[in-house]
Amino acid sequence: DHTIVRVGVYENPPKILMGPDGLPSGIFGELIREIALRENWQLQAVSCQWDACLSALRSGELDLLPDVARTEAREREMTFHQRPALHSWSQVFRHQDVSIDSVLDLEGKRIALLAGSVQQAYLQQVAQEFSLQVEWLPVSSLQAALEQVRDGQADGLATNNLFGSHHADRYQLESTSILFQPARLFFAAPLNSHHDYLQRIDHWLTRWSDQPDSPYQRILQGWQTEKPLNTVPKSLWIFAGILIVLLLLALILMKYQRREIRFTRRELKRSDEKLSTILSNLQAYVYIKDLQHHYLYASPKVCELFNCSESDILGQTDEAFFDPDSAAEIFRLDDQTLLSGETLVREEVNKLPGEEEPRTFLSVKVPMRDDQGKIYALCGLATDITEQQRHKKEVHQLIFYDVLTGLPNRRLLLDRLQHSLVNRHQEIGNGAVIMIDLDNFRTLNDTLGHQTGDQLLTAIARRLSHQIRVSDTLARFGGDEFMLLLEDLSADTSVLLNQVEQVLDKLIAAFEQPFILQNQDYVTTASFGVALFSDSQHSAEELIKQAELAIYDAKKVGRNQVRFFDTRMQQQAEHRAELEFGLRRALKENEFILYYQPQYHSNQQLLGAEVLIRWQPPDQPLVSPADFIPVAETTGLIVPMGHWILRTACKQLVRWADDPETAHLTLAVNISAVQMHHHQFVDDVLSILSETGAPAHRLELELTESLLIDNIEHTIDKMLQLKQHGIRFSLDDFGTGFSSLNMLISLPLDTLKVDQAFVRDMHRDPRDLAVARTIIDLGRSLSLNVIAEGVENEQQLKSLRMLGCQCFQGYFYARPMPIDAFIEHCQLPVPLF
Ligand SMILES: Nc1nc2c(ncn2[C@@H]2O[C@@H]3COP(=O)(O)O[C@H]4[C@@H](O)[C@H](n5cnc6c(=O)[nH]c(N)nc65)O[C@@H]4COP(=O)(O)O[C@H]3[C@H]2O)c(=O)[nH]1
Repeated sequence: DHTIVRVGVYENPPKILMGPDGLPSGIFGELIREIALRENWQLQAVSCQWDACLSALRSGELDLLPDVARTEAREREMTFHQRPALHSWSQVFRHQDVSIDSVLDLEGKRIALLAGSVQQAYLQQVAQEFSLQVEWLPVSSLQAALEQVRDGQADGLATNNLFGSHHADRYQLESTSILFQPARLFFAAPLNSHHDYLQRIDHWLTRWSDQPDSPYQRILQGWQTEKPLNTVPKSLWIFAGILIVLLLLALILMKYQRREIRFTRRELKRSDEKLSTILSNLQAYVYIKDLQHHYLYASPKVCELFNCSESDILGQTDEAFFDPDSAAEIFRLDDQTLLSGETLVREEVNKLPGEEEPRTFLSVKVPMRDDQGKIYALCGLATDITEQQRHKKEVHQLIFYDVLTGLPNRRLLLDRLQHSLVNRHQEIGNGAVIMIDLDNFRTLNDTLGHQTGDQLLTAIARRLSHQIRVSDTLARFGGDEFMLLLEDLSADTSVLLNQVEQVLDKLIAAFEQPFILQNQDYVTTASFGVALFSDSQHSAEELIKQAELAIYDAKKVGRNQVRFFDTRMQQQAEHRAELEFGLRRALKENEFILYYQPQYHSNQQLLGAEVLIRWQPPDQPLVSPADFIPVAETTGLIVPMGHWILRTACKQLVRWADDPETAHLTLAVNISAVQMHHHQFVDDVLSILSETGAPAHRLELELTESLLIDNIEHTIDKMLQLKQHGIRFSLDDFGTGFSSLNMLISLPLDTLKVDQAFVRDMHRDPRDLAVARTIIDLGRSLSLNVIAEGVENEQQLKSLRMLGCQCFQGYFYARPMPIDAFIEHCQLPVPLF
């Protein structure tokens, strides 16, 4: 009648182990045996691993399990007695070759512990809180844990202090300061059962605990624990307390430091990422080189430029990547930076092997210094500005150069001229501008087309460029005008003139050889207007204007002329400018008047009149056309003015057409060369005719000989178009110019006019008489009407009549007069001849 008590035994010496007799041994084992003896229990030792022991207890397969720490969780699963059988704490033991001093040293360590033990739960939580990466090695028995440490598979183990100390020597273990979970150890029974066993255990423990020679004390001493272990020594609690506080403080500090480190690391990582994002997106090349010019760093852009990886670049010098000249230059500039210790900003032009064109880099080189200020490397930042440079060049070219000829344009020449004028100095520093204007260029353009015109301009630009010094500037000013700036000429006027003349000779000579246009020789000439710096204290614009005035003067005389500017020209120019201003106003304000000068036939018939324009500025005397027509022609104002004259004359013809008395009258209208050459001339005349409804056959257009010189074919074409509508043509001042008989014959004329210059002196100068006779004969033989103008006296009239001239105009009959006077004049009897 023994009570059989099944006791779970697992290997955890010295607390519990299986005795050689198959009964529990160790502190708990012997204790229960002493109690069993007194309570008449028959112990049945059930060997199990710790986990299995717990499960067996829970399921009731065991009645008692020794060495169980009492926790809240366990109290819900099993039942305990009241007085602790043993006090113990957990501790981490390390292999003697491994360094573990604090919890933080567990990072990266392999720690063996009993699977499902309180140590495992506690340490894993601590590791998690401190974000420690610990490799836990759960084992089924503490023996296995010891073996793992011994065999080097684990760095340490966590167990109770008794077990660890017990095996320390044999397994080369050292205790660490990681002490935790002081525990009170009990016998546990399945939940809510065996209260009687537990109560008896409490009974004996209470009895024996205070007796120095009680079985309990003997057992403890027997297992070589120097101090009784039924209570934790006070000093241990204090020590453990201090240790825990210190540990906590250390942990807090460590945790804080770890957070700091983590934060710093994160920040570093972030800024590293930022930097690499910046560097990979930066359009600049960033590099670092050591003092021997070896690459220490190359940004992704540099790798792209060299077409290789960073590892291929590091350690190399520029010789590996640039052509030899470029590499040498880079070396020189790098050296300069390293030696001077100063930041260097330069535009570098470097060539990469295999590339045709060099690249331009805006390069910044900065010496890098260590803490002592010693230069140890060079950091470079280079931006490829090749494209920008090209654009800049293109824009510069567009702004300052003529697209067609590639010569500098007006703006650049003015710029250089201004510069030159500012920088004039004593010995040399004088200069000249020579304006070059092609003769008859418009004719070429009209006849052979603009493309051919462009070819000629290009060829001339090329030829002239060969005649000048490098320091001179030849510019195209627009159209067919070129301007040559000569600088650094002599301050001595006569030497200066000599120098300019030499240049002029060369320029004129450049036009002597024909140009080849459309496979044909083409000879052209130019007029030259020269303005000297020495003549002028004025601005660049004024100097240019002087050259223009000079050329204007040259053109007036004819082609192929050279004129130097003088002050008389200036005055004329100012006068002309005033006139131009006045004429513009006159056009707007209707200040022009038409005068009519009668023309008669020798059969006493009034033929009509020549219309002559007058300008009546307000409160000023009438201005003669001789004064303002040339200005109107050069300014182009003659075109709108000509429209007004033609329209007024046509309206007059319409008025006369209704009256049989006047219906036969014709009106001769002067047409200037500028009008005639205007591309809209024919259309304009025809539209005025249709707009006014004037009878075209009563209108005679008077052309001058000079008008015919330029582009005769074109003129003839226009005349023929107008003649188709009945308009008649007369040639004024024939014989004064250069027109040949050939030309005269080819013109579709109706009337020849004997110029008043011949009429004036024909009775005094036999040469004038001869010319008058020739013109009259010519007219007759070509079946043209001939009219003599400027007839002032009877003597002239008689002579002209004798030569066969039948029509007359001149002061002898009537001066030009306003329309009212003319109408009155028409009523008068026709004078006798
Ligand atoms: N000494 C002298 N002179 C006489 C005599 N009979 C007429 N005259 C003048 O001789 C000029 C004849 O005109 P022109 O040769 O076509 O020369 C004209 C013509 O070339 C131009 N002109 C005049 N009116 C016009 C016009 O409406 N259109 C154009 N394009 N030119 C005009 O101005 C020039 C001068 O015109 P005006 O001063 O009106 O001068 C006129 C006229 O007044 C005379 O017996 N003795």
